[in-house]
Amino acid sequence: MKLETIDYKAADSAEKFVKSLRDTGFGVLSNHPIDKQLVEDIYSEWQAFFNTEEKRAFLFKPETQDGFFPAEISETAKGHTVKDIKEYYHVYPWGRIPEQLKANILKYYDSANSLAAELLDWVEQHSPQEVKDKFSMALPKMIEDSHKTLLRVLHYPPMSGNEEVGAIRAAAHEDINLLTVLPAANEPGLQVQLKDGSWIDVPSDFGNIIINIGDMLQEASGGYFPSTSHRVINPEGSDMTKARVSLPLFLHPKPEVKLSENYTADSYLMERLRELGVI
Ligand SMILES: O=C(O)CCC(=O)C(=O)O
Ligand SMILES: [Fe+2]
Repeated sequence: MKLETIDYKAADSAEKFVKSLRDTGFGVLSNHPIDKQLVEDIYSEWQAFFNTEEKRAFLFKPETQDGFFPAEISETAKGHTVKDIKEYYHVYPWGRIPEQLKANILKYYDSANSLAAELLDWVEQHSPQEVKDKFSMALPKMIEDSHKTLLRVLHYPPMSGNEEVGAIRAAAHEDINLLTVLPAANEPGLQVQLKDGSWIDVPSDFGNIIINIGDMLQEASGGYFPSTSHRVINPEGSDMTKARVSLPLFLHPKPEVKLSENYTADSYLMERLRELGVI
């Protein structure tokens, strides 16, 4: 099995996209409205930023979670004991952003957020009535004017050869949020787990946009939409000397949005962050 790339502009794109999400938790779109040159510029200017010590002046604040997360403290995925080999920067429009990087990253944040609202509408339109009935409000409305939606700029450094045994760039995990929108990274490595437990590559052709379901949409849809495990594997051979930059936008509803009988978006997020030990 492989993930099919869907042409965003095709007449049946919405239907095909939602079927792919339902079957695999992932959907891959080509021919979409995100500006590829903008993404390329962001990859190179943030790569340069991660290569300087300036990043340390933007060390994240535990209370607000914006800023730079160095490799020494960056995530250990739920259920794992070895840290991922990555560092990253959390961008929120209200948060601290290095001045020279502001214009492009905020432009990207807005355009990815608009596309995401449209894709959430596709999901809603192609959900069976009994699933639609579970949503406490229209899905695009859940993220409208949300201050919680997070753009993470990830930097996976070249492999040094001294990595901890068993460490990979991003260990298998599920995303916490509603939906994640991710332009194909500048290097391959992203994989998704199928229902039979096997791992397949997510097509990483530059210019594709990759969308995946997070746990909040799984919760809100009563499990109809699966939040599937994914990971980023280490490069081999000559690719070991290459860094990888990627740019997931994690869509988070407004805190007060009711997700299910058991959770609001806020109570769900707090439970997960406590489990991860980051609050
Ligand atoms: O770097 C990638 O391609 C994916 C990153 C990811 O899955 C995450 O940060 O949740
Ligand atoms: Fe993820």
